[in-house]
Amino acid sequence: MLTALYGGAFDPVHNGHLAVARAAAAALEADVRLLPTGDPRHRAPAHASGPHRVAMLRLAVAGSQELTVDTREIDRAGASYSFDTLRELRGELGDEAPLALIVGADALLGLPRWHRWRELFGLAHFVVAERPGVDLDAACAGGELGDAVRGRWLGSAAALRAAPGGGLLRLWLPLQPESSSAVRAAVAAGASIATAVPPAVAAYIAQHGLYR
Ligand SMILES: Nc1ncnc2c1ncn2[C@@H]1O[C@H](COP(=O)(O)OP(=O)(O)OP(=O)(O)O)[C@@H](O)[C@H]1O
Ligand SMILES: O=C(O)c1ccc[n+]([C@@H]2O[C@H](COP(=O)([O-])O)[C@@H](O)[C@H]2O)c1
Repeated sequence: MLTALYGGAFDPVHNGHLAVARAAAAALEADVRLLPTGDPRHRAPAHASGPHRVAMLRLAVAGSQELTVDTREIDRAGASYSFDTLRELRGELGDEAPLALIVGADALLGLPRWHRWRELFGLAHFVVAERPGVDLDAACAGGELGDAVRGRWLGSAAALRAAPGGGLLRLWLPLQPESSSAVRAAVAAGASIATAVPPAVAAYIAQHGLYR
């Protein structure tokens, strides 16, 4: 069984995240673990606390067989480096089990700034979802990222499952317009977020007065 980790701030989780996670679960026949960051060093701290973000994720995946929430980066002290998380998972799953990290195209573009980024290909595959405003092909055509990903693109989920890591796979789904920053801005402006997040998440945000 392929294990797929989908990391992010999830501040809050939105329908775009869920569409990507569900598409990955279906296309890869994988268990997808949504992994909220605890202490990210690459961006400002999240607006909502770890426990609030975990609670919203749990509401969002309630009733789903294939999506779960992995709180290890919230529970762990210190920086939330993907390298450490993937190495820990590798220790749990063994060297041969296929393991993938799901990222949006904007996150893949920032990969050369990640901690020990070149070593990540030795630990897992990358599964990449397109995102509005990001030209993935252009970004992967040259530079450090282009050099690193050249020759790694795989054509199928079966090819991904056949190796423990080191490949990249494009995840095909319609472009998802949502972003957490737009959700936060809408809440702060008193606008509706009903089309951007699941009803239970919207209710949680209102009940706890988040993002005002
Ligand atoms: N609409 C989307 N389509 C595709 N990928 C997405 C989308 N929203 C988020 N992602 C991806 O999900 C992961 C986690 O994203 P994150 O939790 O930072 O959400 P965000 O919407 O980008 O937040 P913010 O607006 O605060 O930057 C990243 O890999 C990101 O690229
Ligand atoms: O390990 C790193 O240095 C690193 C740097 C940037 C992003 N990441 C991971 O990438 C995932 C998406 O993060 P973000 O902020 O780009 O949405 C999340 O799991 C982060 O922990 C990881």
